[in-house]
Amino acid sequence: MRRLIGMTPEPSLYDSLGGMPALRRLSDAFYERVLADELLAPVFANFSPRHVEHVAVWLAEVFSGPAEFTTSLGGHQSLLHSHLGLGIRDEHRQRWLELMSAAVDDTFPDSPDLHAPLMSYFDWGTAIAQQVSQDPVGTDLGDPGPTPRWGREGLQT
Ligand code: HEM
Repeated sequence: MRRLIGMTPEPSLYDSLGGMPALRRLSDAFYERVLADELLAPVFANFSPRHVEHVAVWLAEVFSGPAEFTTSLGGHQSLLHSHLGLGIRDEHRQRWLELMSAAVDDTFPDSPDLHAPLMSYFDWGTAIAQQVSQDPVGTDLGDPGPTPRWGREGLQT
């Protein structure tokens, strides 16, 4: 449910963060750390620079910006398929979250109030990525439904 300030709906996380340029900065800051990390770098052995942009586009949609990941990049099902076969372990997920938390702090130093809603999304999303990653490449995941939307109060229906 949307909380109202007076008569004005609270802006989306996408708008509060600063839109695509800000999400690109976050994605950049995060992957710079990932590729320098001895635990995670091998998991991202097939990393391509497009990955940085695709993650920014995905996050934009999740945080109620443009739905471009759905219209141009294969949507929710494609996102899940990208994680098949990766065999993500607890320690990978934990490190992923640590590096993202540092990237969020660096990218949004003036918005400490946004740290908790962002990290609660990443906590939720990494658990799904880890679960899916145990299935082999090519697994039929069925229809996962639309791209999830995340706001200050968590998962939105
Ligand atoms: C909220 C959590 C996550 C989000 C939003 C996310 C987002 C994405 C996206 C959008 C892609 C597709 C990139 C493309 O099309 O080029 C992707 C691929 C991938 N993700 Fe994630 N991911 C999450 C969690 C994780 C975790 C926990 C790991 C491992 C520790 C991981 C490892 C990977 C790898 C290895 C790929 C393929 C990279 C490549 O070959 O370029 N992801 N992820």
